[in-house]
Amino acid sequence: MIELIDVEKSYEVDGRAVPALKPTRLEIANGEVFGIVGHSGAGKSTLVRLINRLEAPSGGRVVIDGEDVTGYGDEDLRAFRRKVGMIFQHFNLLFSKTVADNIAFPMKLAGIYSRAEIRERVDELLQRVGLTDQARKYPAQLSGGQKQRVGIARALACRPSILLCDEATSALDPQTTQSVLRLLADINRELNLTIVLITHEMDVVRRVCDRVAVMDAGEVVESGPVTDVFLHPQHTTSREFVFESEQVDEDEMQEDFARARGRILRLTFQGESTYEPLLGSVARESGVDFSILSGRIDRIKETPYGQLTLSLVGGDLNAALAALDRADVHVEVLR
Ligand SMILES: Nc1ncnc2c1ncn2[C@@H]1O[C@H](COP(=O)(O)OP(=O)(O)OP(=O)(O)O)[C@@H](O)[C@H]1O
Repeated sequence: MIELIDVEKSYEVDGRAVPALKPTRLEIANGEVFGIVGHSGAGKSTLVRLINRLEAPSGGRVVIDGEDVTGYGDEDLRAFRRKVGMIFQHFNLLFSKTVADNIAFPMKLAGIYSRAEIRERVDELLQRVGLTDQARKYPAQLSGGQKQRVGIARALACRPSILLCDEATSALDPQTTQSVLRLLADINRELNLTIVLITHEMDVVRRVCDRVAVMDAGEVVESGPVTDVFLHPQHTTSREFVFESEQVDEDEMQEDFARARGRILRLTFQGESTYEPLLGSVARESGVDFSILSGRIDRIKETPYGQLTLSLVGGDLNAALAALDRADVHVEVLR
């Protein structure tokens, strides 16, 4: 488990301590995919660099699997960092080395692996990320998605238990993003690797993360299971990220509401209820007429969900609400 206990960080700028991360408490369980979402400058990279101790905290403690790594000296840090792999937005590959040599690099640097061990591990990783055919190529000869696959293989070389991803898909097109996220999800499942993923896109969080922390101005303003934060965001910043990812224009939405008659409800379905033909029977039984103002069906990781905004007129509204409640539909009355 990763525990950040009242961890804070200030950077010294022109002789002054400028806070980048306010005291933060966070626990990330082994084997989960944890997203950290926030705008530029929110403190995401700082938080993640504190986990692998690329930065030393100004206060608080970083505890990994029960061990306090805050005060580690150089030698302990070197051993510890082998347990924490990292991938980056711009891949950070060595351009003068082949794909295979890039992957082998951290193992050679560690100085504790035999040549045969390195060769075997590199072959295994090339296969894992689907790049066996590209082993002798140089990074400049690869696509962005392939470069990130090399980055992932290199990060896994020393068999880490934690993988940190700093905007790992931000430089990739949507299709490549999807395939890299799928690879990360497979690796998480197969290796039970803990993944901490920084992003400024809620959509990335929705696809792969189990839990998420939303950051704003150096602090975590909301955190919890993605199903909660994504479907029922509480903080303004979280709401902005969700609206942005769903391409909802708040002004247009308010205009639609102004035109609609009656009560306005937002219904959220999760899991199998997403596919139930519920609305027709509720309308029939309660005599309520409804029109759909907006709606979508999608997935949060593997969980299907649906969200519908309806305006309702006539009939017995309370009976309709009771029927929706019985069917485990989450109802918010927006007007
Ligand atoms: N080495 C540093 N020296 C001084 N200030 C820094 C340093 N690194 C980060 N900061 C400042 O700390 C704050 C948080 O930066 P950080 O890089 O953690 O944010 P971020 O959310 O990761 O942003 P981005 O998405 O742009 O990388 C910013 O105001 C940034 O300017």
